[in-house]
Amino acid sequence: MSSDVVELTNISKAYKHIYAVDHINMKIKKGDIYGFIGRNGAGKSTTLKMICGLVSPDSGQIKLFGEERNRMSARRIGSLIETAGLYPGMSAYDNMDIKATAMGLHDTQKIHELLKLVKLDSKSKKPVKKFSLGMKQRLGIAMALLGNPDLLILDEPINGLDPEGIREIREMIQYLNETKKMTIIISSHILGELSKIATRYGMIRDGKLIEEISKEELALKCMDYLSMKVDNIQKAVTLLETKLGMQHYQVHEQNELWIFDDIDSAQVNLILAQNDIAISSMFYQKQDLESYFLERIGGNDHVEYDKSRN
Ligand SMILES: Nc1ncnc2c1ncn2[C@@H]1O[C@H](COP(=O)(O)OP(=O)(O)OP(=O)(O)O)[C@@H](O)[C@H]1O
Repeated sequence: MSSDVVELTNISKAYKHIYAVDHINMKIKKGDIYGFIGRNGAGKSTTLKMICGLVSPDSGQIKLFGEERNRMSARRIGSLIETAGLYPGMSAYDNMDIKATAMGLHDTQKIHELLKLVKLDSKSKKPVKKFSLGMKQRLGIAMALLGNPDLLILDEPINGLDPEGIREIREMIQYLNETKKMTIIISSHILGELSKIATRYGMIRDGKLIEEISKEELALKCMDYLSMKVDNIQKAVTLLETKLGMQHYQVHEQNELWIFDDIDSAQVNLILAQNDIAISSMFYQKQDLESYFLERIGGNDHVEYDKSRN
């Protein structure tokens, strides 16, 4: 059976002949925390709404849990997209109770458990209109969790939150993923925060999915390394292994060697020259997460990246 929780094939949606989502193919695997990254207006919400069934695609195919999207598979999704649709005059518990009743659930214990999970007091009579933004977001997440979803979709859940509020949401996402084995899609333009929790990323720009990449692949791409081109790659590798203890490296086409070990380039130069190996180029390659993302999603307007949090 497929391990894909979501599979989008050639999905498109246009408004007034302009593509909000332009023929995208996307796969989200069981257990992923899928960081969906793009600038404002890139098409994140529209894509997520199509997965949830809130917007119908113009074309393409949506598979959920290995089968064509249907009422049963859609019920396995919990989502918080845009606002949570809260009743401002009512308490957290009453808001949960109304949604639970609408879903045909009659489990007061579950409501207490979920409110505890999101660190809200289920006995409090405080109306939601007096909640902070972080409290409202946490309540929205608790409501999304009411049906015990296998897939949780959160659209910009940390937008506008302070660092403490962001940390609480992050810890909750990690708990649900690790303990409850929930697959989670989280869209954001706050790159540094996403990079702390995402296990895979999808980058969207002008409605097109530019790239999907795993955390491990990204880490490799963003590693610093010494790149060089030599005329005898086999001999160079043997020498650098034996003389300088080189262990972490990759050999690429056209006699190109990438060294990830912390090795002094002057030493490399000396040893290769002493052994008659010609070096045609040598430089340090450095690409940080921020530039990697920004190169793909475009520009840096509306995209936050706080390096101190990395
Ligand atoms: N109901 C709609 N009617 C008309 N245009 C729409 C509608 N929904 C989205 N769009 C347009 O589609 C494009 C993608 O919007 P979408 O909300 O999916 O982007 P986004 O990446 O989620 O950005 P944001 O973070 O600003 O919500 C935008 O140009 C937007 O104006």
